[in-house]
Amino acid sequence: MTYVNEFKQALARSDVQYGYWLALAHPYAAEAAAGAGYDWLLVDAEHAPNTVPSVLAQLQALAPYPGEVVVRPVSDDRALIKQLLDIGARTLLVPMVDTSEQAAAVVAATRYPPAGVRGVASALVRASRWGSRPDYLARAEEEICVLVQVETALALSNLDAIAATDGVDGVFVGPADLSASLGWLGQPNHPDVQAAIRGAAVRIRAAGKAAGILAVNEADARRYLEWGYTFVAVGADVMSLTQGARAALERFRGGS
Ligand SMILES: O=C(O)C(=O)C[C@H](O)[C@@H](O)CO
Repeated sequence: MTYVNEFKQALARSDVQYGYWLALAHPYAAEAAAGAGYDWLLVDAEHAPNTVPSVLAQLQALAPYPGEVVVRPVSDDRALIKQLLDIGARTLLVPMVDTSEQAAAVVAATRYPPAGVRGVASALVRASRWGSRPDYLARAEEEICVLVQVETALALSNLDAIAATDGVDGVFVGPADLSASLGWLGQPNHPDVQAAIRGAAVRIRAAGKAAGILAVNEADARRYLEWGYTFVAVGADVMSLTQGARAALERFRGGS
């Protein structure tokens, strides 16, 4: 098994990486989605009912499949980041990062001393395959990919410093939360929000980092790709399920 984080390398090359959001919080559903061939699969432990054990089960279910597993913790909590890295998550998308100081603390939580504050227990953890990878401690920083979410007005004002933070590999813009923070709750396509999203891509790319986003429909996804976003989630399991279920019934019952 290769331990090279090809997704992290692709982001550094500005290669477009198509993602899929996993919010059903179950390994069976995650594995069913994995066969589609996405470049990355987001295990959402912020807005989906995931726990460390359920994230582990999805990491194990997804391990045989191509595509990087990106885990989104509920917060930037340093102890939670330690647990997620120890169970084998190696690409994290950390929500609600508002300042460069917060971004630097997130990076530090992913790094062993002296560069960071991650606790060491490589003999006990899945990440090192319980010590069978003697190189894990030395290679962890290279293999781990740190993505942070900018999704408030404050974060937008600090975006250049956040993107410039050493160890941040990419910046993800959260349209739903950003629109709420900008005063347009539930209106991510409002012109003010769209202008902020467009400008954010320019600033993130100017810092030499990858820009990411979640698009809930094809038109949004194609527009964001044109604007320079390169890691773009173009679907979500919960949306595929609910929309597909409604569409199947309407084909027989009609648009009731
Ligand atoms: O703020 C956002 O948008 C995101 O961070 C993505 C959302 O969490 C996702 O659940 C879609 O609304």
